[in-house]
Amino acid sequence: MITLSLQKQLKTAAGDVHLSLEGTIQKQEFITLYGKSGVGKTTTLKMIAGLLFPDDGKILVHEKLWVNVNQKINLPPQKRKVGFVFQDYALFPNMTVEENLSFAQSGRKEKRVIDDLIEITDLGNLKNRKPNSLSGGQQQRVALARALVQKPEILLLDEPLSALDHEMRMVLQDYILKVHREFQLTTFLVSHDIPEIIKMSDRVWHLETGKTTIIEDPMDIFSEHRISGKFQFTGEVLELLPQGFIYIVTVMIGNNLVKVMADEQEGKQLRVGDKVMVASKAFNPVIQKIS
Ligand SMILES: Nc1ncnc2c1ncn2[C@@H]1O[C@H](COP(=O)(O)OP(=O)(O)OP(=O)(O)O)[C@@H](O)[C@H]1O
Repeated sequence: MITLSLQKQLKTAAGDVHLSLEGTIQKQEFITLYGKSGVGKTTTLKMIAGLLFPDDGKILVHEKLWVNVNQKINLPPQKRKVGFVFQDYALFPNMTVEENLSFAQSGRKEKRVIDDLIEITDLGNLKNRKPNSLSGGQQQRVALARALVQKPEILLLDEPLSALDHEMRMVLQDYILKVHREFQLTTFLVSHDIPEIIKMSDRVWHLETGKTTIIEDPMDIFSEHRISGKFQFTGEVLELLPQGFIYIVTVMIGNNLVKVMADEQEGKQLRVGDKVMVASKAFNPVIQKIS
């Protein structure tokens, strides 16, 4: 279990902003930090990684105190079992993929760890290539593998997918979920992308100036985007496409094909040919089987 209680005064262009964060995270949870630009998402990750010290508060990780401002406890970054992936891949251009991973291993080099990571992130065919000859998605896979070289318990992902196109993004999301589960990580992701948040997260931390709301069900992140003007149509399910934890449901409404996102539970109850009602408040479509 991880307990965070963090206070930090942020110096922003618009003046001082108080960042206040309280919460308890279970081991192996996937948490997304969501909120407006400048609210302090990156700053929060940096405080967890030990790259920034809070003004007040504590970080307790599996009963070990990493930070206690009152007691002047501040575990150095290299002693925190944390892996970090940023938006820019920050790979060494003069080293091959394999050398980039090996370089990140401090102390005794364990080739098996590198080989396992290359395998799990499907980098076998690319291991002798230099980063500049790889696509953005491939480079980000290397950055992900590199973040795991030191066998972290916590993975911090600061908008790692925002430079990638939609298709590549979906592929990388699956790699992240794969390593999250396989290495039993507790993961913090910064993301602005609502479908991504719903697909990836167990819980969402919505950071707002002066407070943080913990959203238990990532589907609820839609509620603040609802606008009035509800509509309802009936139609027939033509296709059900599982995408991680959600389903993309193609529905024929009149002569139009409409794609609607359903959560895993809703998706599992639907079959091709089912008559359904699609109701929506604009950004929050709801799909219901008509019996
Ligand atoms: N060490 C620091 N001390 C005080 N303020 C800081 C410090 N580092 C960054 N800030 C300020 O805190 C604010 C929040 O920055 P941060 O990068 O955490 O926001 P963010 O929520 O990640 O934004 P974005 O979504 O745009 O990346 C910025 O205005 C930044 O200038």
